[in-house]
Amino acid sequence: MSKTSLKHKVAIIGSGNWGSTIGKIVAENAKEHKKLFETTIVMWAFEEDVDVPNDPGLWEKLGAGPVKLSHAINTVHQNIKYLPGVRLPDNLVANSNLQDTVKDATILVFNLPHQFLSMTLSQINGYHRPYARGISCIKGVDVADGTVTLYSEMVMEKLQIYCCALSGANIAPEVVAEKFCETTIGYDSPPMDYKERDGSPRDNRVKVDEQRQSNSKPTHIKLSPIPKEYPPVESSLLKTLFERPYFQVHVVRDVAGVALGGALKNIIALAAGFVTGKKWGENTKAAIVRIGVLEMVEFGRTWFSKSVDERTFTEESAGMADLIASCNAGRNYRSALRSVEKGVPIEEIEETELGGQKLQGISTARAVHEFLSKEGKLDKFPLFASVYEIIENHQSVEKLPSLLRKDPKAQN
Ligand SMILES: NC(=O)c1ccc[n+]([C@@H]2O[C@H](COP(=O)([O-])OP(=O)(O)OC[C@H]3O[C@@H](n4cnc5c(N)ncnc54)[C@H](O)[C@@H]3O)[C@@H](O)[C@H]2O)c1
Ligand SMILES: O=P(O)(O)OC[C@H](O)CO
Repeated sequence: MSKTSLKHKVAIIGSGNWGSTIGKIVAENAKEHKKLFETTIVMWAFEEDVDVPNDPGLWEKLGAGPVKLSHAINTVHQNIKYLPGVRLPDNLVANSNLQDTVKDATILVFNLPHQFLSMTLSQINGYHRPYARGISCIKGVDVADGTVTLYSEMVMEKLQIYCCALSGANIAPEVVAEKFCETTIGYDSPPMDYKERDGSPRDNRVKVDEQRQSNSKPTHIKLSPIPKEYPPVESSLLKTLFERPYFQVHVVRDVAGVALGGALKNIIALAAGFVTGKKWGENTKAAIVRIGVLEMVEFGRTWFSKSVDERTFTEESAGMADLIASCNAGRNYRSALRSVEKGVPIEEIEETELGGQKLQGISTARAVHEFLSKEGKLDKFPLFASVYEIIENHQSVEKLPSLLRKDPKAQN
């Protein structure tokens, strides 16, 4: 391997519950792999005034009144709003200036609630390095003009950089407590950066929509090669950046499967929360999980058949394992359960009980419903359709079993 003289500078875009957890992981690895990565990891924090928890140690350093989130992170090395009680590494530095955070970065880790990505990318565009590479840890899908877009694709389209995906059974508080778990990286960049950089012609275009069945979107982006002074960005480098003894990384080529698994399981987790809230027991929840995984597979098979590997849904952490974790302990599950117990809309639980954290299942259920409706395929996805009907208050949770029965006559 040729010698490289520059190190990658990694920036984390987002500093919520998962953003801060991934920031910790990446900062730990940057410290251990000094030849590959700059030690300081900058994490963009959407600036807000946050209350200081009732803790004499924190009050001594921050005062008792509200403080800026980025100031708190950099002063006490703790995200006191989104990941309270966890000591973050000293080399993880919060920056409230988005353009400043990305300007020198060669690897951009996107980790914020999906509803904020599009706006955030618009603010980044033009300030990032054209040869930067992205990885999306975001769970959700976007639907606009009748087309479903993965967030890794949205990054590619808006910033004209390659972007892969990371997803798995990764409930942040458990990961940050360093309990053993696994994750999946979907990475399929063409081997362009280092193989043919001696000037010989090569096709370094990536087809944004090559993962889909139909070509309804603009097709190509032209990737800028990473200067040869940097270590090559390839799957082994990404594994080094994210793998910890407590966080095992498996890399596959199926970006769409990884991204879809993370998005669609949030709809299924809402249904699992509804049935637990009703105290219908484990058999019912198992039925929800079984039907849910089949709908995930069908979704991938129908609209992303050129790249989805169905084994991602059944064998990878980004598939079945994430579904199990999310349907037992995720925020979507817990909030749906609470909404049934309290008899209030799930948004009210999000607003009052999540301390500013955001649910991804509600907007994903709406986006997927819009897409299925436009495709005329709602009948093929009864679970996804039913969750939408329940959160929109068109159906009650009591109706869920009848909505899922195969015999249409039994649905009244
Ligand atoms: N938390 C988990 O256990 C977990 C695990 C795996 C994956 N994920 C996924 O990671 C992604 C990020 O989730 P999270 O848990 O870090 O977020 P979160 O639920 O903690 O949401 C809070 C974040 O939203 C940001 N925010 C609020 N308003 C904003 C605005 N107007 N613009 C930009 N940012 C704004 C806050 O600054 C904060 O960083 C999601 O897609 C989620 O599904 C979460
Ligand atoms: O808390 P949730 O429901 O957003 O799920 C968290 C993670 O995605 C679980 O892997």
